[in-house]
Amino acid sequence: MDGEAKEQRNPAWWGRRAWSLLSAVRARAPLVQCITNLVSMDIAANTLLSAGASPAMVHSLREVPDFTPRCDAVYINVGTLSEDWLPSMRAAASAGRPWVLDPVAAAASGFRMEACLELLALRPAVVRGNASEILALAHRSIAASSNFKGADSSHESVDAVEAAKVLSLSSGAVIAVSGAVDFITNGEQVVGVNNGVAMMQKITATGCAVTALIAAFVAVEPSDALVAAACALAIFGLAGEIGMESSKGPATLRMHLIDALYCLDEETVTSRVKIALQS
Ligand SMILES: Nc1ncnc2c1ncn2[C@@H]1O[C@H](COP(=O)(O)OP(=O)(O)O)[C@@H](O)[C@H]1O
Ligand SMILES: Cc1ncsc1CCOP(=O)(O)O
Ligand SMILES: [Mg+2]
Repeated sequence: MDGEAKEQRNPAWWGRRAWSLLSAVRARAPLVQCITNLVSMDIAANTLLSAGASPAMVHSLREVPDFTPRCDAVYINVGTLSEDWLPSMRAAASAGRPWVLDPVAAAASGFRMEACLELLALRPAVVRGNASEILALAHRSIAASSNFKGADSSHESVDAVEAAKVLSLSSGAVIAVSGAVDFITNGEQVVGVNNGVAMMQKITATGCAVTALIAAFVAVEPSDALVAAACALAIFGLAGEIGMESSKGPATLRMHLIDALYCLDEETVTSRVKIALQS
């Protein structure tokens, strides 16, 4: 990116991009095939629907040749990985559609780490994980830290930014590290997203849901996965902020976040999305 283009990417530019991509999802209703974990299916499908996309949880290897080529994007999540599902994931990732990987608990086992690395070699457009997952993938290691928390992060997102840049350069994927600040990198630029509320960590599978949303945004902006991922994270975080205004805890936040996502309007998005180029 040259200096002039960088200059133009001010907060107002990002707000307009986020609104334009959400509007494109609403207008085009991209079909997103989801091969995702059993915990996340409901919230991921509802997140996609409330954003305007069409989710389809299609897992059978025998359906991939007919179904996947007709999808606008594919979302693959290893959260409840089993040997039965890995061939479907490989096939769907190889079907020529833009696709996004969520490496849930990448360090949980050698089997899971190997599966994540194998999938990474199939060129996802975006990998979105929490800081512990991105650090594990970048180091290709399941070495358990003393505070390993499985699907939850035991690191801050800022601690994984350098690892994310290295992983992006080695894999060719845009890497998104979620957390209090979401960081998205293509190995050179790093973009920070400051939307969201901490209570989102207390709802299971919010990470999975936002990765599904990233897939929908990649479907409408396949040529700029960095922008698509940053805007999806900001939109989801903003829905969390608005949802939190009427919530008492995780269960009501889950409901109000989905309602807020459905109701987002141009004024709210352009004035409240907080995305900035970090470097
Ligand atoms: N401390 C926080 N403050 C604001 N938003 C957060 C915070 N932690 C996580 N989020 C948001 O919650 C969503 C899920 O992120 P995260 O909890 O990191 O993923 P995972 O569920 O995969 O561990 C993301 O949209 C992220 O921006
Ligand atoms: C709890 C759990 N166990 C296996 S998958 C899963 C959901 C993880 O969701 P997220 O990565 O969004 O926290
Ligand atoms: Mg996760």
